[in-house]
Amino acid sequence: MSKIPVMEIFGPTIQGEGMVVGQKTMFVRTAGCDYSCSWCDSAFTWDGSGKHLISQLTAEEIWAELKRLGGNGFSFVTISGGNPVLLRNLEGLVNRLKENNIKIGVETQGSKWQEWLYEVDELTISPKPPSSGMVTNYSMLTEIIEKLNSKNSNQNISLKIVIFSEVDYAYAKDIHLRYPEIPFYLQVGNDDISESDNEKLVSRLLEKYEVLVDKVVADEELRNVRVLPQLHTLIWGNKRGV
Ligand SMILES: C[S@@+](CC[C@H](N)C(=O)[O-])C[C@H]1O[C@@H](n2cnc3c(N)ncnc32)[C@H](O)[C@@H]1O
Ligand SMILES: Nc1nc2[nH]cc(C(=O)O)c2c(=O)[nH]1
Ligand code: SF4
Ligand SMILES: [Mg+2]
Repeated sequence: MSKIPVMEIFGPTIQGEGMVVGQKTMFVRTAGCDYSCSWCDSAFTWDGSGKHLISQLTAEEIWAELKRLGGNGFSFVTISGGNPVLLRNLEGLVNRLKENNIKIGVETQGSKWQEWLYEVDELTISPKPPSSGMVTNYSMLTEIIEKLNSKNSNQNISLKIVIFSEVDYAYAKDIHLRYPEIPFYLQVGNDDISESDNEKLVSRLLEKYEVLVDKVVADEELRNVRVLPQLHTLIWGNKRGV
């Protein structure tokens, strides 16, 4: 059976970000990314620093590890990375989860397509703003959204933009105006990803959250939008595997 490069499997925890924030979930974090965002909070998945942590696992082995960690206490699995959508063979894991009545969430930046995306229950697409140093491939992003929209299914999709600057805010607005029908989330950027003093980190992030909320509530062009912090960071700081 084909192998999937896995960085970490953890949970149960809560989904700390975006459209299903607060949802009890397990996480599978795959290794490897086609991007290298300047502020990536999971750079160990692609910058070589976590190389020794990568396991090549079959879908069956991932399912066994999820059951070992979570027992019968979960019904939702979130697949993140890195970019999990680099991996065609994640289809095997997706099918295994579906067979077991597990709902599936996926986090991706919208730079790649795989057929198994049709099977994801809650898909968060997070295009990257200018501060990341990455350049958005709008034709790919549009293709992904159009493909998913054209299949009528019970799937939910959303767009989530992380904000670090004014330029990012303008980018986010442009994305929302391009795809006005897609539920839209703004997320506070964490630019202190190596801070270990949680009190300091949390008070800074809450300040940034307030600034972003103030901006959005005063903005007539952003109406049907949601503004969120990374809830897991407010609870656990920059800790990994939570
Ligand atoms: C680590 S990424 C992995 C999935 C995929 N590569 C992506 O970027 O969507 C998971 C989520 O964390 C967000 N993220 C990464 N670094 C962040 C940071 N420093 N502050 C806030 N959100 C961040 C990303 O935008 C994405 O929505
Ligand atoms: N609790 C928790 N929620 C998350 N939402 C997105 C995450 C990610 O790194 O993709 C993440 C994560 O790492 N932990
Ligand atoms: S796309 Fe996601 S995982 Fe890849 S570098 Fe950017 S934030 Fe990190
Ligand atoms: Mg994260």
